Amino acid sequence: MAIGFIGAGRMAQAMARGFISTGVIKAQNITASDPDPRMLRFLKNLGIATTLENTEVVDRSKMIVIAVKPSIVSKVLKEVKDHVTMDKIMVSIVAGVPLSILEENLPPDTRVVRVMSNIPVTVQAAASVISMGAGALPDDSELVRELLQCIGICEEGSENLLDAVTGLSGSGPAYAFTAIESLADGGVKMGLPRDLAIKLAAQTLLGSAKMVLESGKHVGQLKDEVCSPGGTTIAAMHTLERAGFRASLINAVEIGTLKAIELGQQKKKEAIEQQKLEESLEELDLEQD
Ligand SMILES: NC(=O)C1=CN([C@@H]2O[C@H](COP(=O)(O)OP(=O)(O)OC[C@H]3O[C@@H](n4cnc5c(N)ncnc54)[C@H](O)[C@@H]3O)[C@@H](O)[C@H]2O)C=CC1
Ligand SMILES: O=C(O)[C@@H]1CCC=N1
Repeated sequence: MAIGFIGAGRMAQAMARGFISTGVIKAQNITASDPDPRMLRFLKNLGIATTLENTEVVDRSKMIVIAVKPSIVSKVLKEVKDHVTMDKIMVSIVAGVPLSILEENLPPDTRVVRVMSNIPVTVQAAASVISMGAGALPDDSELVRELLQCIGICEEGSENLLDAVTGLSGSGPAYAFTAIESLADGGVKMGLPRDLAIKLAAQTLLGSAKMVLESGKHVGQLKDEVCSPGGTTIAAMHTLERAGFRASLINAVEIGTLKAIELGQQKKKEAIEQQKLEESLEELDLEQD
């Protein structure tokens, strides 16, 4: 299947590389566009067709991934709208931008899928959740899920979950990287060489995450099994609890979610203002006629 990326930044590069390295899509079946030729260079080196024209991506692809920043998504969709036909699936990975806004900027009944994924697509370990637009066909859900499952896990859910997904797993890698860096800092403070400390911290998060996903045990039980009575871990856990470790993470997910909601509301406000502007221009035209 021919896939296209509009916007060739970090997420598009990571997804394209994931599709190619898992063999699910061949490089010659991928096209990517970006106004910045430097962003296209990486994809070109993978054997992907690149262009400065977003419309060319739509023309050449059956599934088009919109991978631009939220601020320009409406402008980009308007630009390609006339090239979007019923045989194409438009997949947005843009944070915060609701299906309603994506659909308003595309022809009626366009097959639209909204996705929230995360940067571990780079290593085929993404956490993605998809939500189907009104015009999407039942097979589209299966197709997009199958594709995303090649580069990590993928669940389907209703759209009202996606902002919380953004606050948790979309932004979550940044929290995890900071946790790894901080654990390593602790190791360095206590005398470990930096490279060993980073390796141990990263492997500790990886191994713990694997146990949560594979053991079937409750996370609280897994934590309890590390805490020996009167031991080192429970002493360290007490310090974390006193410092508000859990509350900090809960707050981070809450704030990330609220920011995604704010982005969506901003987009809806902009769409209403744009519609009002177009209506007043039409009235003005009629008066002049
Ligand atoms: N970075 C992340 O961890 C995640 C990002 N996302 C979402 O993915 C989307 C892309 O994010 P990143 O890849 O991080 O951003 P990025 O800034 O790395 O990539 C965006 C690309 O769009 C290009 N661009 C700008 N104007 C354009 C236009 N008119 N037409 C086509 N391309 C244009 C830019 O040159 C840039 O290469 C965003 O909407 C973000 O919310 C979602 C989940 C995780
Ligand atoms: O920070 C952001 O807005 C994007 C969405 C999720 C991760 N990065």
